[in-house]
Amino acid sequence: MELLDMDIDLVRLESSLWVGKKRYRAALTGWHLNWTELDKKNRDKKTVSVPVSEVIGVEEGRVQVLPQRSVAKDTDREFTVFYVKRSSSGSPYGLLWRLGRTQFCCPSRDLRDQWMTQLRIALKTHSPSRPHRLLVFINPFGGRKQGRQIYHSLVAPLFELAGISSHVVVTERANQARDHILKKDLTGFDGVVCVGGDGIFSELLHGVIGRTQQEAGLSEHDPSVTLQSCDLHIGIIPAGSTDCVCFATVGVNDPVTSALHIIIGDSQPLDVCSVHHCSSLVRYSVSLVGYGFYGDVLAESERHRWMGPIRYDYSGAMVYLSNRSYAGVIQYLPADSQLSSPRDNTRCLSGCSVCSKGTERLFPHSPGASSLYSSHFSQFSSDTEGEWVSVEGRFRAVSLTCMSSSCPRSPLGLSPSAHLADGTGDLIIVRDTHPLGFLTFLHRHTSTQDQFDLPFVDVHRVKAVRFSLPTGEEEDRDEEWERVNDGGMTEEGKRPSRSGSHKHLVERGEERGQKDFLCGLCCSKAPTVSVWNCDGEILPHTEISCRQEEARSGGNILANEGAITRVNNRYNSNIK
Ligand SMILES: Nc1ncnc2c1ncn2[C@@H]1O[C@H](COP(=O)(O)OP(=O)(O)OP(=O)(O)O)[C@@H](O)[C@H]1O
Ligand SMILES: CCCCCCCCCCCCC/C=C/[C@@H](O)[C@H](CO)NC(C)=O
Ligand SMILES: [Ca+2]
Repeated sequence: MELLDMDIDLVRLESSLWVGKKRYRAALTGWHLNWTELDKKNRDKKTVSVPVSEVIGVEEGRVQVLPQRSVAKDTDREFTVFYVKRSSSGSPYGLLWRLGRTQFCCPSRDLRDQWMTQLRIALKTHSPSRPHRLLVFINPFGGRKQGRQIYHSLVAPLFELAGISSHVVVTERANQARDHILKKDLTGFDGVVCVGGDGIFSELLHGVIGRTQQEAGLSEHDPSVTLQSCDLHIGIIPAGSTDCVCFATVGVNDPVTSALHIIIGDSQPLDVCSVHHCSSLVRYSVSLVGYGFYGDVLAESERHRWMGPIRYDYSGAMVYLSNRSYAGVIQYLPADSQLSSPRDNTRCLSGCSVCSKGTERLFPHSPGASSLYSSHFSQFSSDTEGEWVSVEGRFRAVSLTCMSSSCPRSPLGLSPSAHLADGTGDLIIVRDTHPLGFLTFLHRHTSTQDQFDLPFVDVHRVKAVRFSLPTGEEEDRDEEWERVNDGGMTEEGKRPSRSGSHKHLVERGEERGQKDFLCGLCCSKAPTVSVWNCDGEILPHTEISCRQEEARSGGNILANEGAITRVNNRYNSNIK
């Protein structure tokens, strides 16, 4: 093994080059490009070393790409190398990546050509997982409505520099991106990218999973089916309001950082939770399935979408002041507590040992990345996996999160020690309590204080959860609600979860006995049911069952091309 490494690392090219007025000895080995400043006596000074896997592109002449492309007069002897540069001023939760650029001057044109050729060969050889062709969906209405501008000014120039060709679709309606992935020819695309928030990411997720099952002739609704793994990666350029999936995987919400991760082919498998109602699939979730507070905040915030991202803060305050709790019955299937716990104070990072162990346990005999899902149904229903636990009562909030769900509002997330790809989720039960207690719980999301260290809060690592209304309060008339809402994912032009005026929501609520909730903020009558927030979309049912579909570490589906070890190591070192 050592011999092989040495062999690969043999110097391919070494020469004396100039950077500005300083002389350097530059060397290209198999894995690295190094340049060392030389003093007047030819002694080594400072060395810069860039892994070939992090070189973004090489151009002839003195070139600049961001903020605008410009080429200085080419002297025939110059070339520019672009690479990933970690910014020292990044956020405490992850490093910002910037486009590094060094302009080299060679003694001759021949040598310049040799450098260009060798660097391009090295890039091809050592970056097999880089995408070449991407399908990009821009939601022009996400977040502060900057999606188009963000893509064209910050991302497209980087893709072009890296030799990635992209086909861009600016969406004109909700679910267009999902339908495009489900129905159109995707031959030749190495990945799909969304420019927007968690909602458009969710469209891509549903498109990619749905398409793969269609092609395999499998029904997503059939609970006995083992879902097929997908070949397409999903990249996220954050331009939404919460951008929780991006933040939880990369550590920062920054379009340039994400574009660079996408270019170099980073990928992070994610756990996916499927939500069912009466044995039919309603939606998939990767971050939050939340009832009570988080459902109410989402429903309220949809009425104030015009406010932009601040709508969540406003609605959060309004819902908090309405002081609600809801009756329900929660059942959950605990995960193996020997492997990990939501209170073990660990942080899941790329290469996480808990996620790797989970993979070995779930897929003991299969080395490749051929199948993402295990036989989820047998896990879900098996008696040998453990006993279902039941909790009945009144709750402020019931939240199931597959990942930490960290975001700028809550930098450590709803469950700071949750894992990205371990096949489990964390169930957070906040029982009814006095307003000050609940405020303390909410406030702790914004700090490093432990939000689970409160007497009315329980957290469990789980594989499946069911929620029902207490006897006598079961939901009814779901068929009609489904007819209106297309079972959660809406048809063209119909967007009940995002577009509803209050009147609109109340009318829908009346159809399913949710009137109490939907007019709860402006009417005096206390609501009896909340709604479920599923990754930022309102679910059309109250009684649901959720189960983890186990993502496989090293698999290549459902991957935000994001988190990598170094970003995450930095993140780690900042956590007590
Ligand atoms: N052209 C469009 N017109 C209307 N809605 C759209 C369009 N394109 C996408 N959508 C929908 O808009 C919703 C919100 O988009 P997105 O998630 O990108 O932004 P956001 O809600 O501001 O951010 P976040 O989800 O991170 O809070 C998504 O559910 C998506 O399906
Ligand atoms: C009284 C003020 C209340 C302040 C509440 C602070 C707590 C913030 C916690 C935010 C967690 C967000 C979890 C992410 C969920 C996403 O899936 C979803 C879609 O983007 N976003 C939301 C806001 O539902
Ligand atoms: Ca998980």
